[in-house]
Amino acid sequence: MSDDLAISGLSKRFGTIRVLAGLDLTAPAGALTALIGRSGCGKTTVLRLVAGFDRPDAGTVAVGGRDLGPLPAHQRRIGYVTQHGDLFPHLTVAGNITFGLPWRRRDRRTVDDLLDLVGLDRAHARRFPHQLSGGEQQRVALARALAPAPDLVLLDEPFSALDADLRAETRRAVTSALRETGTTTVLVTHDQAEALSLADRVALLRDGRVVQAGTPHELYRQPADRWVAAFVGELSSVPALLSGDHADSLLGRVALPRPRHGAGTVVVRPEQITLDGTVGAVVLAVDFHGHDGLVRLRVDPTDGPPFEVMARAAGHLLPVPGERTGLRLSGTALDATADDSAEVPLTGDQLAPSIRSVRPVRDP
Ligand SMILES: Nc1ncnc2c1ncn2[C@@H]1O[C@H](COP(=O)(O)OP(=O)(O)OP(=O)(O)O)[C@@H](O)[C@H]1O
Repeated sequence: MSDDLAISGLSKRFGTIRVLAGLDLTAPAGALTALIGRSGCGKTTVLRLVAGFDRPDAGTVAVGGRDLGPLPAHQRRIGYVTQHGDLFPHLTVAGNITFGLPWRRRDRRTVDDLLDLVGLDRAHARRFPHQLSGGEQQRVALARALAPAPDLVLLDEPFSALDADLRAETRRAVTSALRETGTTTVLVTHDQAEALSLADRVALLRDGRVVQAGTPHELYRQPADRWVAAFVGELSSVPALLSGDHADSLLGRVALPRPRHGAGTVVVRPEQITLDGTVGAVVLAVDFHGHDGLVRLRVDPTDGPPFEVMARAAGHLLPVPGERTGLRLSGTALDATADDSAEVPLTGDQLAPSIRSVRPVRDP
């Protein structure tokens, strides 16, 4: 089992651009932490500062309590895998894997063990990088990174250059090798779904800092704010009457994460809106993903303005644009906002007329 990574107050400017502004992040020992954020927010910069390829303007990086600041990159005991693997083209797989090892460890057994670990046939040892698929090259790159038993592995978008088939298979092989060795890992990815499905913890960068770090479930279901909520998934806002621990929306009742009162809106995920309800809506567009799909719908309440929502449905049950369907909302809202956001409970006449009676539109 390797050690934890602790980053504290990390700051970095490139000319006039301030990329990191006192970033704090802990990556627990033996776990896979995904670093996500908008393009250009500084994810790769964090990895490069941790690896020692660049110097921070301020802040500290420690692994297992050991301050890496004074150490050059080659003494940090960190493995780094890039988007394209960057294998040495003139060396065989065996040569690549054992490149950074002392001579006494550059043997057949070491190579075989590492190929086994990343799920590659031992016969690949004699091949050159151009004789491997992109996914195989990434596995060799990981084997090379793991060969010296580093304290920490940094993965910078290692799957993004692979096509869908190879990506799934390579992800499985790479994460299983990392788990088997118990290596502390930080994965940079621009793919939120990849982060949520692979990582033990996810850290989201914004404005040079970590805006939220937690389990994938925490980021998805208990986002720190509306921006985080929208970054890790789709959202829908539904008009509702907020009544303490629950809200009666036009599509049905939901629980509230924090007590709220008054007329307002609840914010929910698309999978909380199912197409098996009684509230009439018109399908505007369908985004087909194979196994499931996102459906954009318009609801026309009898006593309020129309509004749009997103629902998720199984791929084989998707409606077509123009179709009428019935909606139902359930579960717990991510968030709720009262129109008058003062936290004074509102009752009766104080409520907006459009919501005073929460009357869903039913199809005849
Ligand atoms: N060596 C450099 N010199 C000048 N600017 C740089 C340098 N390296 C990075 N930057 C800038 O710093 C910002 C952050 O870059 P970085 O590559 O860390 O972002 P990122 O989140 O990894 O982006 P992406 O998701 O697009 O790969 C960008 O605006 C980039 O142009």
